[in-house]
Amino acid sequence: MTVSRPLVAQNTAQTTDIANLTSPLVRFEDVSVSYGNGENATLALTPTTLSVTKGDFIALVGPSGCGKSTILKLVSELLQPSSGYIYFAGRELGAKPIRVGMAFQSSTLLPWLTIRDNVMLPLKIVRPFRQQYRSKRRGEFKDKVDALLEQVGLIDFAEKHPWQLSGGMMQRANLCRALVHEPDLLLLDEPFGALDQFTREELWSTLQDLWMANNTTVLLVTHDLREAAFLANRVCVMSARPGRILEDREIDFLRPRNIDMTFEPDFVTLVQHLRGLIVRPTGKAAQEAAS
Ligand SMILES: Nc1ncnc2c1ncn2[C@@H]1O[C@H](COP(=O)(O)OP(=O)(O)OP(=O)(O)O)[C@@H](O)[C@H]1O
Repeated sequence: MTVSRPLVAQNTAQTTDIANLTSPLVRFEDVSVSYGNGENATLALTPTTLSVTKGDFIALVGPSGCGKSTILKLVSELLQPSSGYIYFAGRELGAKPIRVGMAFQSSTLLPWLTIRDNVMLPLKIVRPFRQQYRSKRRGEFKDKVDALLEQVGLIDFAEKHPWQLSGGMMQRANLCRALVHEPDLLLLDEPFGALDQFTREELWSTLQDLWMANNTTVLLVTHDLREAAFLANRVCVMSARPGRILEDREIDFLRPRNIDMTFEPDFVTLVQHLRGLIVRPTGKAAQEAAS
C-alpha cells in the first residue's frame, strides 16, 4: 500500500503555496541498484519510487540486506543508481550541492577533540559556514554549539573528551554534530543500535525534541520497529533483497510522543502489523498459514 499524497488544485494563488509545501524535497523515480557486474552482480534495490517531503521523518525498516543503507548511500551521493532518477528540490541530485548530516551506530567523534570542538567541526568544514568561521562568527558559532549541547543535556560536558562520556552521551553529541550545520537532510543509520534499551528510549525523546525544534528532514534506518513507530511520521517497510517498498505507512500519533504511548494498544498493534510484513512464518507456523 502506498500513501496517497494530497491532490493539488490547478491555477490558483493558493495552489502555489500548497504545491511548495507538498512538492517533494527528495524524489526517487524507478531507482534500482545493482552492486558489481555481470554474473557477480547483486541486485540490491528493484525499481523504487519514493517521495520525501520537507520536514518528513521517514523510517526505513526491513530484513537485513534489503537495501536500507543503499537508499541512504544514494541520497548522500556516495552511490549512483543503476537506473532511474533521484531529484532534490526538483533538480536532479548532483545538480547543486546539498548539505547532509549523518550519524551511525558507532560513534565517529574524534578522540583528541573536546565534545564542543567535535560538534563545531562541520562549521569549520562545510560551506557556507567555513568562510564565516574564519572571519567574524566564531563566538556566534560557539553559542550555536552550546545551545545544541544544552538541548541534549551535555552542556556540562562540553570540555570533556569522547572517552570521558558514556555510549548514550556520545550518541547525543553525534546527533548535535550531525545537526549543527543545519543540514537539508539528516541521515541516520542505526544510530542507537549499540545502546541498551533504556538509553535508547531516552535518545528517542532527545531525537524527537531535536527534530521538532529544528524542522529537519530525517531518513532513519533501523531494525527496531518500536523505534520506527515512535519517531517517524512515515514508516517504509521494505521486502527482503532485492528490496522494494512493501508499505509506506503514515504514523499519526500525537507529538510529543512519550514512552508510555508505546504500551498503548494502537501502538502495539501497529508494531505487530509492521513485524508481520517483515517476518515470514517458518516451519510449522508456515505450514499452518499455507493450509
Ligand atoms: N559494496 C557492495 N558490494 C556488493 N554488494 C553489496 C555492497 N553493499 C551492499 N551490498 C549488498 O546489497 C544488499 C543491500 O545492502 P544494504 O547494506 O543496503 O542492506 P541493509 O538493508 O542496510 O542491511 P542491514 O540491515 O543488514 O544493514 C545486501 O545484499 C548487500 O550484501
